[in-house]
This record gives sequence, C-alpha cells and structure tokens, in this order.
Amino acid sequence: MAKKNNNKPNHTKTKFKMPSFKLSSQQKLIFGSFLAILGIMLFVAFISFLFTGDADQSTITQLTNRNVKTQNWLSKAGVWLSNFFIERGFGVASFIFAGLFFLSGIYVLMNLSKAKLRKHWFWGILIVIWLSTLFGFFSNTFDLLGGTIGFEVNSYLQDYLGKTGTILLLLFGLITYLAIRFKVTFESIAALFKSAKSDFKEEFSKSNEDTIVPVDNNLSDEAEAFKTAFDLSTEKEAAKETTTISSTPEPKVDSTPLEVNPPVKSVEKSDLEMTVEVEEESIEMEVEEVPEELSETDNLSNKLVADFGQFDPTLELSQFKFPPLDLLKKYDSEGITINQEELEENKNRIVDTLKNYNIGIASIKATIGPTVTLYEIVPDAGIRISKIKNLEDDIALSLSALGIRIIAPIPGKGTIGIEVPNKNSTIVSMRSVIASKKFQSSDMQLPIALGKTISNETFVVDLAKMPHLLMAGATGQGKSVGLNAVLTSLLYKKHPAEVKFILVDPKKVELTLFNKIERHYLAKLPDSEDAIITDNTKVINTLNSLCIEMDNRYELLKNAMCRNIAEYNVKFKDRKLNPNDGHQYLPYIVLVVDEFADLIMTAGKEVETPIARLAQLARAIGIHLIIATQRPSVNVITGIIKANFPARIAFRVTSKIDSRTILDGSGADQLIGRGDMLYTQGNDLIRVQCAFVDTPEVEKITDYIGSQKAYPEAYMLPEFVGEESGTSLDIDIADRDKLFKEAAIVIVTAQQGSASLLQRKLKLGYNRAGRLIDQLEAAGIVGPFEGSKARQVLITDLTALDNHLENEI
Ligand SMILES: Nc1ncnc2c1ncn2[C@@H]1O[C@H](COP(=O)(O)OP(=O)(O)OP(=O)(O)O)[C@@H](O)[C@H]1O
Repeated sequence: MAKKNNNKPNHTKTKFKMPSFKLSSQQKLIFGSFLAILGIMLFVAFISFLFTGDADQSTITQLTNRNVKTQNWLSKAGVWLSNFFIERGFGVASFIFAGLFFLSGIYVLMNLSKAKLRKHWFWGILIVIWLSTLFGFFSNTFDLLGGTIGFEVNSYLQDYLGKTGTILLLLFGLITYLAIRFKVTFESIAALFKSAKSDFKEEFSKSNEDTIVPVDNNLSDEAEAFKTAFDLSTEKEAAKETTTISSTPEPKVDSTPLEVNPPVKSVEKSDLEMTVEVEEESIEMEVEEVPEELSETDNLSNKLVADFGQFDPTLELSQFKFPPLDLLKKYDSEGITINQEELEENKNRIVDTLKNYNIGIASIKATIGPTVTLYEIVPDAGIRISKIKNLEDDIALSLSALGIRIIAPIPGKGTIGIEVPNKNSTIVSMRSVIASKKFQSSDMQLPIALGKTISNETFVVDLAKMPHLLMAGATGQGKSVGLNAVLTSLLYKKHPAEVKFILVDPKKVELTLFNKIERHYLAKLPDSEDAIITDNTKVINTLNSLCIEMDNRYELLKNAMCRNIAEYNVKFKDRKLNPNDGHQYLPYIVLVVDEFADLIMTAGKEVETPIARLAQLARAIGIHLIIATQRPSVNVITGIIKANFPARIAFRVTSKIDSRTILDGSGADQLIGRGDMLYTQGNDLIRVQCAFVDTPEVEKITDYIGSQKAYPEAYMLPEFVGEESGTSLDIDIADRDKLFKEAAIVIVTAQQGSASLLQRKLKLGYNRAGRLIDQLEAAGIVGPFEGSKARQVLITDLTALDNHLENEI
C-alpha cells in the first residue's frame, strides 16, 4: 500500500496535463453520431471488401475517375478505406477499428467516461498490432489476413528472432495482455486447472465457493467474465504456490486503488513497467472523476444547480404580477412651481431681520422643495452661529410663517440653512416616488420610497439597513400615510416569497385593507383567525412567537455558517443547504405596530421585553420592526427601545419635549404637518416630504394583489404557548410527543440540548423539535433556555435516562 501511495503523485502530475475538450450537447450529438456512423461505414466497407476485394483490385489506382465502377457496397469510398486499413494496414484485424470508432461515437453521445474510452483505444490498438503480426506470420505475401504492416513486422522480427522467436514473442505478448487486462495470475491459472480436475472427478464442494477471493470492483466487464472462470481457487492453495514467472505482476494487491479486501499476500517487486501501466489507468480515472478542488457539498450543489438551476423562491407564485403604476393616483398640484415673488419676499425679510440684529450676509441661495424652501446663507466673517440660531423665533415672526427651522450650520456645507414653508405646498405622490429611477433601479434588500427631500430628490432608504424604524407624530400629521407608503413601497418591489408582514393595529381600522393580501404577504400565529392583530394579548403571543422564529433562524444561520439572512438565502438558492436538514428560503419579516403607546399602556413590560429583544438581535436574520406612536413620551419610547431604534421618523409633534424624545433634539415641533417629516438614521436630520398614498389607492393595490393566486395560507409563525395556557413546564406526561423517548436518547447521547439536533436526527420541523425540547425541559432532561447557547443536558448517560424515565411513572 505504501508503495502505491508513493507512486501516485508522480503519475498524477503527468496525467494532469491531459487536454480536456468540453463539447456542448449539440456538438456531442454531431461528433458522436459522426464517429458511430464512421464505425458502421468501416464495418460495411470491410465486410464488402472480403467479397468484392478481388474484383475491385484493379480500380484502386483509378478511384478519382468518376466513371470507374466498383463492387464495394460503399463504392469508391469503401474500396479506398478497405485498401487503406486492410491491405496496406493491419489486415482483418482492422475490423477492430470499425468497432472502436462506433464505440467512441456511443461514448460521446452518452457522455460516458473518456478515461474508459482511452483505455479501449489503447488496448484495441495493441490487439490490432498483435493480431496483424500473428496473422502476418501465416501469410507469405501481402495477404489480407495480416495486411502490409503484419507482414512487414513479421519479416522484421523473423530476421532477428527467427520463426520460433517470433512465436514466443507473440505468446509473451498474449500472456502480458491477459495478466494486465484481466488480472490473470499464475495462481488463477493453476486454480483453473485444479477446478477442472475437480470437476472431472465430480468432487466439487461448496467450500470452494466460500473461499473465492473477491479481487476487485474495478474490473471491466470482460475482465469480470474472465475472472469468474478463474476465481475458483482456495486461498490456502494460492498462498502455497509462490510464483516463479518474473513477468507476472501481482495486480490483486498493488495495482487496484479501490480494492475492498486485499489478499494477505505480500507485495513482490514485480515487473515495474506493468505496475506503472496499471497505476496509470487508475489515476486516469481519478483525474476524470474528481473535478478540481471543490468540496463534496460544492460538488453536489454545483451539480444540482447545473441540473435544476438556482432555487427560485418565487416559483410557487411564478405567475404573480406586481401591481402596475396605474393603480396610483396622479395629482394636479404635483411638480414644483416657482413663485418668484414669494422667493424674493422671503429673501428680503430674512435679510432685513438679520440686519436688525447686525448680522450681515455675504450670500444667499434658495433650494425649492415640495413643501419647504431652503435658504442657505453665508454670514459675514466674524458672526457667531449661535447668534443666528437664537433668532429662530424672530425670523419666524417676521416671515409670519409656521414651521421655520434653522440649521446652523448645514453639516458638510459651511452655510446656515433657514427652511421656510412654501405658501402653496405640492403633494408628493406615491406614484412619482415609486416610478423614480432611484427606487426602480435600487438593489436594496428592502427599499422604501419615503418621499422627496428638500432638494426635490426622491428619498429611498433600505429598511434592512436601518434596521428598525421608530415613527412618531401627533395625531393627524401623516403617520398612517407614512406607514402605508412604507408598505406600498415593499409591495411594489418585493415578491410575496421574499417578504412577510405582521401587522398590529390596535386602532382596528388603519391597516384592515391589508387583510386582502393575507395569503400573499402576511404572517400570523397558527391558531389565530385574523392575520391583522388588533387584540393586545395576541400581540404578546405574536411577539414571543417572533422571538422563537428569531432563535430558529439563528440556529439555521449557525448551521449554514452564514452571518446574515442575505448570505443564507444566496447559499440556499445555490442549493448548498439541504432542505432535509430543516433549511428553507427565509423571507424577510416586517413587523408593523401602528399604535405603540396603546400597547405599552395595556401590556407594559410584556411587550417591551420581546420588542427590545427583537430590536437588539433580529437585524441579521431579517426581522425588522416599524413602530409608530402618537405619544412619543418617555414612558412609551423607553431608553431601551430608543437605544435599539437608530432610524427614526418624526412627523409634527406638539412640544419640544416630544421632539427631543423622538429625535434627541428639537425640530419635529417646527414641522408643518401633512407629511412633513424629519428622518434620522443616527446622525443628520433630513427633512423629507412624505409620499402621499390615499386609502383608495391602497385598496386598489391590495385588491390587485388579492385577486391573484395565493399561497394556501398565511406564513405561519412558530407556535407560542402563552402563560395563560400553562408554561412549558406543565406538560402532561400523557401529552408527550410520540418521539419523546427517541428525542431524549438523541439529546443524552449527544449531550447537547438543541432543537436543531433533533430536527436533523429525527427529521422534524422546527415546531415539533421545539415542542420536544420543551417537553424534555419539563421532564428535567434538559435545562432551561439559554439564549443562543444550546441547553444544558441534565442526564449524563442512557442508563441514567432509563432510570429517570422509570421513576417518573
Ligand atoms: N404626505 C402627505 N401629503 C399630503 N397630505 C398628507 C400627507 N400625510 C398626511 N396627509 C394629510 O393628513 C391627514 C392625516 O394623515 P394621517 O391619517 O396619516 O395621520 P395620522 O398621523 O395617522 O393620524 P392618527 O394618528 O390620528 O391616525 C391625511 O388625511 C392627509 O390629508
């Protein structure tokens, strides 16, 4: 064995240089059928030549003459081919070429192993040479039997070896061929004789069969047939007979890499050339069948992708049509109209007010937005910024306008901004932002077209990057419209397979329209009837269920060695994750709570804890929260919630305190309402006019989606057993899962209390595996839940488990 290993690398090196031609399917069909037909033509021509060869003899020199008639069934081509192969070539042994060409065609057509085909050609050509030499021995002149080559080789050999020498050389060639090709050994020949003798004496006993040595799984079919005839020996007898023929290698032992039961015999330093030859063969196979350096899973997934293409999560609803733009309304007041007078007036007032306080202005520039115009001023040198900032109210008074905001300085610009509302604000329609290039061509994971900025640019953000959004604003300032804009954006961009919504609507009326798309886009608890949650107790269950979903997803990501949902889904699409191990395409889940204050007031900590947990951990696994509230007071938006919601939207609020709660600064109290909002993702405040989407528009969109083919049911969240229905520790022994014992054995044997282990070993879904873990916890077999770590196993071995379970009853 050691010898074999030593030899291998050298041969592999030389073999790697083999050129490999990759043909397309069409090319294979063409090339393969050409070879097969060429084989048939050769065969027909040769057969015909045997009968018509003499008659066509005279035509050979005149084949280019069209008028010359030939007898061969393939006419002149047949005459020429037969003359070339049989007469001038190898004689009747040339029939083997016909076979080889035909075989090559079949191999190419059926895409069989090229290594095997090379082997057939190698041995085929050797046989042709050997046969033609053998036949040439018996022919005196250029005879059909051996052809010119057979005759010439013979006369050459006979000049040096004489007739006897030539015959012996041919015999040696035959022995060598049999030994290498059919793994014939001296022992097997001896055994053949012995068995023949035994046969003769009718003493053949069953014991002989038992001792047949299985030589090799790697033999070719012909070799297999040959082997059965020879392999009737007993191991004992074979061992006794030590070989004296130096040319016979021991192929059983050292030539076959895939050997299952190597015989006990020691390896002899037999004919080196032969060892090399045989090893070359086996290495060829390896080179063919182990493509480059891909791992086993890559290999399999590449094959799956090649066979079936990438996994397409949208396949089940492949006919799904995204809502068309026409469903959204166009507004007359759209498009900014510059009122030059208003601009001039405002500019003068700003300049005058500042002059009253001795603040000179070097330059002023206006940027007109849909609802607000930004005047950027560069004050004279030496003016303190804080001085201008303090004049906010005075400027507002002089402009007699609501919603003036001073940004001093504008980050990154070196100017001071004064935002003044336009007298006639324009509506930013949902249609205009959805139709914008920025939204349409965005490659964000969860793109949301929120509206337009002060410089009239479409403002698109990625919810996946936020990763959670807090929305606040006094009543009637545009929160519900904002939420609808968020949901509409996602409906226009994401397939039902890619995103699911959990809608919590304590106001009971705001989100009801989305009921129509329940089986497309909504997720709900298994036992609940309505997908849109209006009952506060159900919210608690849903949030806890979402936490279970989060844990399950983390487990999946961990097993798949992915850092986030995007990587995981790419891997799943590439078929690198096996659905039998519980893997599945994971849609994003967006939880929308329309009135968070109401929830906190009624459920308090029970809601806050899971929300905070989700907000802290859920970003990587594709669960995103959007929470809206009318009352951005500190007891609603607590520190822990604020800390985990870096992205915030503030519509107009009534007090500076509220503004500070939501934005950590003032500003929201100076907005003008009706969708005027400030957006922050941790640092800068961006003033945006929220896109307006009316209820009839949302209705049209949900109708359009709802009328299409849907999934059989809404996306099911994991079951959560709430407090009121008993904790998991109260599980009755009689209610245990049928697989409880098996699960206990798996967990105790592996000493690892994880649901995913049960999923894998017992081939279960998440829910059932999760329930089993709960039951195991109730039975005292595993410890309590420990976050992302596996639970502790409290039973050390199977005997202890048996005792434990017996004592229970
Ligand atoms: N982006 C917008 N563009 C133009 N008008 C808007 C916009 N957003 C809201 N409005 C106007 O403000 C009204 C109230 O908006 P909305 O219902 O969203 O308020 P809300 O903050 O959800 O109030 P509540 O908290 O009472 O539900 C809308 O009917 C609409 O007329």
